[in-house]
Amino acid sequence: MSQDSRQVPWSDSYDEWRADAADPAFSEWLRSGSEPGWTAVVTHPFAASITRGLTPREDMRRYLVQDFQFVDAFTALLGAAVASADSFESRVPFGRFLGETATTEEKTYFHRALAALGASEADLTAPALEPVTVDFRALMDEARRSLDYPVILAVLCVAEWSYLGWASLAEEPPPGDFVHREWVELHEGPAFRAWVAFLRGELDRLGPALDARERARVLDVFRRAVRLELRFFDMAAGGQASPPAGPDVSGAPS
Ligand SMILES: Cc1ncc(CN)c(N)n1
Repeated sequence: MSQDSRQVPWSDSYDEWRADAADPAFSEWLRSGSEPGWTAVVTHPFAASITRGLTPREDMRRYLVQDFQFVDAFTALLGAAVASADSFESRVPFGRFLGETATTEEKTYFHRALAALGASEADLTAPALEPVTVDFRALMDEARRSLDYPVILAVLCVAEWSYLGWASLAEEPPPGDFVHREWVELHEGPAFRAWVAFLRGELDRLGPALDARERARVLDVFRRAVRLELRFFDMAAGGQASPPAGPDVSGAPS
């Protein structure tokens, strides 16, 4: 995937930006307005180590224990997307993906992977939350409570599109250990690509009709989610923060 498919300078006016952009999609405006943080997420060394099957067991366990708590709030957010989408056709993919997340990721992968990594029952049910997990859950809860469909889409789109970004950089052969291999497979392949295309398509459909204030709100949420993805991988890698990702993704509400 090209990380920068347009050459024109980014502008905080979507209308100004799209007039010259090679890809004028609203989702591309959000993504490119979240650089350099976006690229730092999809090329993060922790994600790369998963694709190569090289993540130390302890790091993978810490990551998945925290991510299981992420997935809980994420699943609730999918429910809010079902509730807030503006048509039946749009609700259905959320319902389908919600079912898959609840039955595939939650029921099988996390339980098998965490058992293989020696996690305890308490790690699954009541772990101590890392600060970034608390903050990410808070953003998802804020979006869920807003029942503002474009805002909900912004958070879901960052989570899924950025994961497709790093997973699609995986090279052959796949990791031998299922803990690494299946985590890559869950975020790659035709079905996951179609899901990300749907999320982007919804933002692309709705974004142009939003007024400037609403677009700025969606952009702010998108950037905050990118910043949290970066912090999440930093946490997983043992707390080593990535170099500052620039003013675009400071995490501060703008
Ligand atoms: C932190 C995080 N971001 C995104 C994903 C992809 N569902 C995830 N599992 N965890």
